[in-house]
Amino acid sequence: MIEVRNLRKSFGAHKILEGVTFKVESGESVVIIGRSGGGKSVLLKHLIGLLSPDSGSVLIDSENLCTLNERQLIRVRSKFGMLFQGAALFDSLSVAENIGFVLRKQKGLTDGEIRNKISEVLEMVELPGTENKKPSELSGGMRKRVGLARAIIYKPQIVLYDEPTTGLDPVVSDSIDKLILRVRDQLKVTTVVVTHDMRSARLLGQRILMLHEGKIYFSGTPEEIFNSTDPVMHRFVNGISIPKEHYF
Ligand SMILES: Nc1ncnc2c1ncn2[C@@H]1O[C@H](COP(=O)(O)OP(=O)(O)OP(=O)(O)O)[C@@H](O)[C@H]1O
Repeated sequence: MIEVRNLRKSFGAHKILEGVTFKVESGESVVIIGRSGGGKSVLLKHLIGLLSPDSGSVLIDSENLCTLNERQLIRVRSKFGMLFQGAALFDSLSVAENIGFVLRKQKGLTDGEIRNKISEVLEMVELPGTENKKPSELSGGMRKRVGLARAIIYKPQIVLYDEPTTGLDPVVSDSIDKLILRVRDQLKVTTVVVTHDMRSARLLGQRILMLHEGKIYFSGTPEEIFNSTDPVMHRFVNGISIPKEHYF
């Protein structure tokens, strides 16, 4: 479903991705871990064509994003739902408007059909009846759920999550993780999660990829990652900070 080949990206002299290669199969859930500032969000943005690489390629369903024009890119992007860091809701819009504004552009849907779709996804994220609330009235965990509802209303084939549990307490994080699993299983979506929350990574990843020094340094099942004796992996999963000089 997703194939990344030798992806390289720099911003000025700052090399972020230095030859990233991996595949995600259809229906698989993959977690990308790595230190803060290591390029995880930059990598996610390449998957959806929001950033273009200096070299290398991203293939979605065998289509190379780098060769597509803007209209073709929009078609490929419609396969994706994305939950951004901080949920990225519009504060002046209600929950229903935040979730439904993209649907309004779709021809052929009546107001009643849009309302039904919105209430269906709000049920799915366990926020029924919150259509008329404003994001400012919601807790951090609820805002994430609204962001997730917006990400899945199109019935995407792939959902990307950028730090879905950052800033949430462990109980709320746990409920968001369970929701991500439910969405994966019910909608049969391919799932890619970027996180530095190791508890989430263990729960969500059928496979975990470690992005380190601009490359996929390690790839394995949660068990392989957590039992690894590799010193970089061991220090990362146990939350021991690695001296910066190790990276550059
Ligand atoms: N558009 C941009 N222009 C210049 N530099 C950028 C841009 N986007 C990201 N960067 C830089 O790329 C580096 C990697 O950022 P990125 O957000 O991908 O890290 P991350 O691994 O997701 O970190 P975190 O876990 O803290 O979110 C950072 O140094 C960031 O400042």
